[in-house]
Amino acid sequence: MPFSVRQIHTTLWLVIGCSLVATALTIAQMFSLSKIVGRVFLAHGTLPQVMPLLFWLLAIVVVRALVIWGREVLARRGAVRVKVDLRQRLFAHLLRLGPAFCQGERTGELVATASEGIERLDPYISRYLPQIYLSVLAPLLILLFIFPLDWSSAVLLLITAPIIPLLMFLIGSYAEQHMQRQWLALSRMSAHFLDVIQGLTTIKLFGREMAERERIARISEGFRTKTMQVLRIAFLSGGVLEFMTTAAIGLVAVTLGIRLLNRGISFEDAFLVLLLAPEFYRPLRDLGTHRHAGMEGKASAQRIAELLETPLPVQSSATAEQRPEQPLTLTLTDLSYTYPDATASALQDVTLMLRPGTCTALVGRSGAGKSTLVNLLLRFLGAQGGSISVNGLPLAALPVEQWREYIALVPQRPYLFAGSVAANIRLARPNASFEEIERAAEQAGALEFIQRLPRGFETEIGEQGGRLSAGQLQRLALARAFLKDAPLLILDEPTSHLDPESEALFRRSLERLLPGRTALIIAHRYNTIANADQVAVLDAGRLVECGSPASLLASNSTFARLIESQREELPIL
Ligand SMILES: Nc1ncnc2c1ncn2[C@@H]1O[C@H](COP(=O)(O)OP(=O)(O)OP(=O)(O)O)[C@@H](O)[C@H]1O
Repeated sequence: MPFSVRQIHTTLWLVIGCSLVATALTIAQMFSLSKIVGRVFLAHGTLPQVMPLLFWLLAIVVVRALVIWGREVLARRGAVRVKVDLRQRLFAHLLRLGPAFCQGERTGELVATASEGIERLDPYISRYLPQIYLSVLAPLLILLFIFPLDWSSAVLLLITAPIIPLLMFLIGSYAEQHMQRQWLALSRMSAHFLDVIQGLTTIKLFGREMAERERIARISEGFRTKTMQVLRIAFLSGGVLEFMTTAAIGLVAVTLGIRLLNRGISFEDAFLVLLLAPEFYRPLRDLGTHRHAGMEGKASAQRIAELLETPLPVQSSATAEQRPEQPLTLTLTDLSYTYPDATASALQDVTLMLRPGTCTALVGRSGAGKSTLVNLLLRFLGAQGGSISVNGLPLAALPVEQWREYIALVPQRPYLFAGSVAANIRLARPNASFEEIERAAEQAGALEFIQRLPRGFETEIGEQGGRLSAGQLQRLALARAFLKDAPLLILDEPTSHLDPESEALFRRSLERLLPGRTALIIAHRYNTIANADQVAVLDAGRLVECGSPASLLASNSTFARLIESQREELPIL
């Protein structure tokens, strides 16, 4: 496993250490007990005679209880620490993988892995892993004690012991496949629930409730069947294990009884061996008990490791010797990108220049490659062919985080997190003062509506800004861009969901933001395109035209035909 290895090792060895001390104390406890029973029943000892032994026994019981308590505390603390660390690493890695990866995955499956999957590691780390070692070390310790006492019983224990792990291995390898399937079914079910919740409006509008209910029932039934299969195997292995250990202890007891009758062993020794026999098998039995939870944890650990090992699209290890000065000139040369598993290139040999103080409109039909180009600029994807340079410096040489400081992004649907309006704007610059946030809101034309909210800037807004209109959301996104004051501005058709009035308001604010910056706007509407300095037209991943809106419209260009087809579809344009 590539994660938290040091913490897992520390927890593991502490728990193993405590458990071995507890085993040694168990031996001492059984030893005292056999002595007391021998003295009372065979030597007819009185209470004062056995009193010191009784005190010893009491002391051992108390110390053993304390050691076991300490072991539990250490195990739980260790597991919690690993879980917290792992959750942070997973979250950080998903952040580095970026939206291009997360959108490709099913969000529900990722959520299930990051929550339930990590929780399942708790019994795996705190119980199952130490138990693997203990199932060998603890019986060996007991055996070392029994050997000088009664070697024939020790040999008997030694011969019967391997049968239990052998059986467990045989049942376990069969169970493991079922566990993997059960985990997959659970992840699918979570992913489906999330899909349904996110698409509730669509489902209701198309009257698909019944069909969805049946689908969920089908998926849940699949999960139930797989869980029952796993439980059946777990019960079967538990039963077999119980039977085998009872039979083995019975065998030791019978041989001891026969030898006791033949005076081949003293009562105290025979009694002590009999007391220790269940303790000898206990670690192996415990391994069987924890195996179910352990395998569940192993299945999740494999998925978590897979996610953590997913290579980053853009390595951020680059160290820049020079930082580009503002303003920025971006040069895209023969830029190409093909998605994994895709047959055609999403972008091919795109050469384009974005100059400071100008606005470039990126135009093209759906699937032409606009978002891919933006993702390459944002470095959520790494170019496979060609290059991007900033003021002559190769973009790849700049650390990703440093490069993103140069960019302000206004997406089509800005994401607002649960929190206050001020906190949502401050996201663009965490150390901004309240006055700066207020000024950014004013520049973005958002101040008026924010002041009308019940608690102004302190008003809590729901996830995705549920309580705000599309126009208000866009103005908050613009306020973030004003606050960030970045030299490169990327907008993804910011006015596509706005009514004409909100669009006009947004456009006026945007005009205040553009001067002096290098801007790229993914544009569908003619109104947005008409104000751009240059239009870059993409078609099936290739840059087919580039020029001013007026010159492209005047010629018989793809752009002119695109705009014409829009006019037919949308008479408003
Ligand atoms: N994660 C992905 N995996 C595989 N193929 C993808 C992925 N994302 C996009 N594509 C494909 O790459 C091509 C370009 O997609 P892209 O999203 O860049 O187009 P677009 O012009 O932004 O489209 P739209 O205007 O609909 O957003 C399309 O053929 C699309 O199907």
